[in-house]
Formats: sequence, C-alpha cells, structure tokens
Amino acid sequence: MSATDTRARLPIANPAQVRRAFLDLLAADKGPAAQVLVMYTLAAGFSVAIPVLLGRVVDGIGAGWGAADVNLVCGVILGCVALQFVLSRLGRLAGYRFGERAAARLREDVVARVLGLPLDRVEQAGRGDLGTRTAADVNIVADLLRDNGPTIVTSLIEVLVLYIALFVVDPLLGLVALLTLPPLLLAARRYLRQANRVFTQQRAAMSEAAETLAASGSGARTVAALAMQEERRGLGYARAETLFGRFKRLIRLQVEFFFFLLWFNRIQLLLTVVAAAFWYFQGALSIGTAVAAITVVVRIANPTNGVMIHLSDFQQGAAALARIAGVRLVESPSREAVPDGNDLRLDAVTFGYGDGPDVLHGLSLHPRESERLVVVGPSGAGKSTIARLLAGIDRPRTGTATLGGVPVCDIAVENLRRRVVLVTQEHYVFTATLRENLILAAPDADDARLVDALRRVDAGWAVAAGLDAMLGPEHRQLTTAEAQQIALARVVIADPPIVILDEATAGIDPASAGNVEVALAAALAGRTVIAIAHQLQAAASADRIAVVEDGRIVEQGPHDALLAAGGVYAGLWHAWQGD
Ligand SMILES: Nc1ncnc2c1ncn2[C@@H]1O[C@H](COP(=O)(O)OP(=O)(O)OP(=O)(O)O)[C@@H](O)[C@H]1O
Repeated sequence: MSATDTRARLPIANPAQVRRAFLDLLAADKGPAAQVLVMYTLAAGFSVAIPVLLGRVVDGIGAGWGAADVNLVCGVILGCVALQFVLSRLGRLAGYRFGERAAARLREDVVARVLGLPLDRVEQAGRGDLGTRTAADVNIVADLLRDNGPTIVTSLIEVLVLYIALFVVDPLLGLVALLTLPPLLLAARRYLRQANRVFTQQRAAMSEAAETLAASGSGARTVAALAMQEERRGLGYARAETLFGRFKRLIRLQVEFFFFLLWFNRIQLLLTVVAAAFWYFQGALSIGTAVAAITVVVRIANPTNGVMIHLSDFQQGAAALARIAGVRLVESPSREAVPDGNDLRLDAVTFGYGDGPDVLHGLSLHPRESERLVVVGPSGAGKSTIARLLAGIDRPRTGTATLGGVPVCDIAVENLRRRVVLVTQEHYVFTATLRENLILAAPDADDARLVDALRRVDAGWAVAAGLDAMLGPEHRQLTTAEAQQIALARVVIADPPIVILDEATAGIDPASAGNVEVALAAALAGRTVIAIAHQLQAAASADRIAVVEDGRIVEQGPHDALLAAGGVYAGLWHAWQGD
C-alpha cells in the first residue's frame, strides 16, 4: 500500500458548532459551573468594597472621625480582604475540579469517537492529524478549562464589577476610564484576528510535522530500502521550519500586544489621576472619592491584563475545540444490515482511492465455503485492495461487495468481525497485559479459551508467561513471529468462519517460519480462507488460485490446471521458480 503525505484531513467545526460543544461541556456539569461563577462574583464584590471603604476612611479622617470609627472601617476592610481571599480560593478549587472533570469527559469522548470512525477515514486522515487532535488539542482545551478558563472568568467578573464600582464612586471618573476602552477593544480585536489565523496555521503545521515524523518512523524500512533518507529528512526539516516560523509569528504578535497593554494601563491611570485632580481642585469631588476612584483604576489594570493575556489562550482553546468537535462531523454511515449466512463475494466491483483513478475494474470474486482461495498477481495489481473490499474497509464505487446478501460495509463492525477477520502483516501488540491483547477479539472470552487459543497456535512462551504478563516495548518486546502468533491466537479466539490473509506471514525470518506455519494451520483450520500471496509457494496447495492483473482477474483455477494452460500464472510460476 502506498503512503502519501497529502491526506484528506478531518473536518473542523465552525464557530456555532464550537459554541455548542463548549456549552455541552458546561451543561454536563451545570451545578459546579454555577458554583464557580457565584464564588468568583462574590469574591469580586468584596475586592471592590476595599477601595470604596478606603475612600470613606480618607473622607472620614478629613471630616474628623475618631480612632474608633477608623478602626471599625479598617476592620471591615480586613474582613473584606479575608472573605475575598477565601472565596477566590474556593472558586479556584471548584474551577479546577470542574475543569478536570470536563477535560476527562472530553478526552473519553474524542477517543470513543476516533475509535468509531470508519477505517478508511482514519487512514485518510493520517496518524499526525488524529494524534494531534486526541492528544495536543485535548490538552489545550483541558488546560483552558482547568487553569486559564477560571482565570479568564474571575478576571472578567472582576473587571465588570470594578467598572460598575467606579461609576458608583464617581460617574464622571467612570466615564473617563471608560473612554480609554475603545482603543483597547480595537487592538484586542485586531490581535485576536491575526492570532487566530496564525494559531490555526500553527496547528496545521504541527499536524503536518507530526505526520511526516510518524510516516518516516513507521515506514523506516521502506525509506531505507528506497534510499529516501535525504528526501524524508529534507521534508522533515521543511515542516519543522514552517512550524518554527508560525511560532515566531505568534510570539511576535503577542509581544506587540502586551506592549500595547502596558501603555494602555499607564494612560488610563494617568487620565484618571489628571481628571480627579482637576475636579478635586474645582471642588467637584472629595479627596476620599478621588483616592477611591484612583485605587479602583489601579486595581482594574491587573484583571484587565489577565483577560487580555488569556484571550489568546481562550482563542487557542476554541481552535483546538474546533478540531476536536470536527471529529464528530465525520459521517459514519449507519451499519445496521444483518447478513443472512456467510456467503462473501465481489460482483463487478470498481474501486479507486480518494479521487484517484479506478484500480479495480469490474472485478468479481466468489470464495466458496471452506475454500482456500489464493490471490496472486504482480505488485500493484490490486490484491490488497480486494482484501480491503472483502473485509468491509472500503466500499466499491460500483458493483457490490456483499456478505450474506447485504453490503459488507453496511454490517455493524462487531457483527462483521465475528464473521470475517482480516489479518495483515502489521500485527499490533498493545502495551497491556497478554489477556487484554487477546480479549480484543472476543470481549466475553474466559481465561481457559484464551489459553487454549495460545496452545493451538503453539505459543508455549505465552502460556508460560501467563495472561497477566505485560507486553509492549517497555515490558516484553515480542519478536515478529511472536507478535504473529498473538495475531493468529486472536483469530482462533474470534472464531470467524472467514479469514482474509493479506501478506500475513511476510517478514518472518526463516528460523521462526516453522512456528508460524503451525500457528497458521491452527488458525485457519475449518474456515474459508482468502490469502493474498506474494510467495507462489502458498498458491500451489490452494483449492483455487485467482490471478489479478491491472485490477482484473485474468485467470482462475487450481495450480496444475493453470500451469498446464501456460498463461499468466504459468509465467509467474516459472519466473518464481527461476526457470
Ligand atoms: N492508500 C492508497 N492510496 C492511493 N492509492 C493506493 C493506495 N493503496 C494502494 N493504492 C494503489 O492501488 C493500486 C493497487 O494497490 P494494491 O496495494 O491493492 O496492489 P497489490 O497488488 O496488493 O500490490 P502489492 O503486491 O505491491 O502490495 C496500486 O496502483 C496502488 O498504488
């Protein structure tokens, strides 16, 4: 199968869909979300009371208050400080709890959705895109919900309450402070627009870089065999360079905006001080009111900066959520058809990958029950594509691929895999226990059935290790032959009537070939087998051989008959024999 770097990316949710996804997250935990909001609002209220009361003390001293009055108000101020501290801590704690729960829900949801995606869509999307969405993007949204989200909400509430308080203290000074806001809002809007664009580009560049890295890593042997190291390295550097450029642009934008913020705070304070001084000397306001208003404006700077600085986090979170919610937009055709029996067949199918040309041209193939059918043909003829259509991974463009009279792609995956199992060269062993690796094939299988399957595929080493043994790179690293035995044990456990083998035994070193042969014979006994073969050795003993050339079946029959016919198969056979 050829791997390309131009992939059909998964969709990205539009702003309305992102809002919906965000509201869904909030709605799933309404109570705690409301609790966070109430605590922060109360904390902001007490925080605003402090400068207002301070102004009272200043005016009170001017009006001849005694020590008892001053002490009383100062005591109230201290009480406000304590309450504000306690409430904001409690709010933060509730915010963290809410954020953690929401992040966990999001993570579980996206993993479940990715696992439910049609296989051809997963392949088209590529590991980089899916990996970025399920890991990096979920982390960004989780951070937003846990850390920056509560900070933005607190800061926003505090800013609102402080402006209201400023108007209550002195409407004219409130107006002066408010007049400085339009330039800030305009600058924030401009910054967000640019940052959004750069951030989206940066995320895309990150996916591309991850994709290139994953493809070069998993295809390392092919890269080495085709001497493509320089090309892959060049592509990797180019993608990393693009990513670095996007990072730099984002940071430059942030630095410029933060510099603007610094000057905004200073100018807002300067204007308020000048206006307060002017109206004080005019006798329009008391010194206490001036002190209270100026203290409020000083306090406004911090939460304003908090909101502004975290706005880009909010935006990054929204962009990440758009990518996560995009996974939901992939249409998964409903698979509710129920096959009547296990008759698997291709009838006049044409198929091509993506928008590419047809690679199968009106091909028909009908494996009979318990038949051992071997499909041979030159490289690129379409053998693996036939296996994919039979296994229900891809849907034909025209013609039909049916099992028990219904389209294979319309059968629920769990139902289909009980009847048809595809074994490829890629035998994935998960970092998990041996039991967990086996039980994937039949979740209700008990230990005795698992051990029996291991014995049947001659995996004595696995029986000795025990079902609780951990497998995977950091535990027990399996050889290719051992991984293959696990894959074949899964077939025995799943016990399907039909098995499709796509180069399942390729890549095995001759020393282990004996073990694998035993395992294979055990896994295939009594089943209908469709084997895609490169080694013609396997074909000689087949019930029937189908020869594929350029997406068409050009010959069919048993080995001896095809050899005697002297056609394409005979040519391949003699070439393989080295005659
Ligand atoms: N994912 C894909 N995207 C685009 N084209 C593909 C893809 N997989 C296969 N093809 C193309 O489809 C055609 C048939 O490929 P297929 O892998 O089915 O052939 P094959 O006979 O199994 O070849 P091989 O023996 O080399 O595996 C080839 O031209 C191949 O380049």
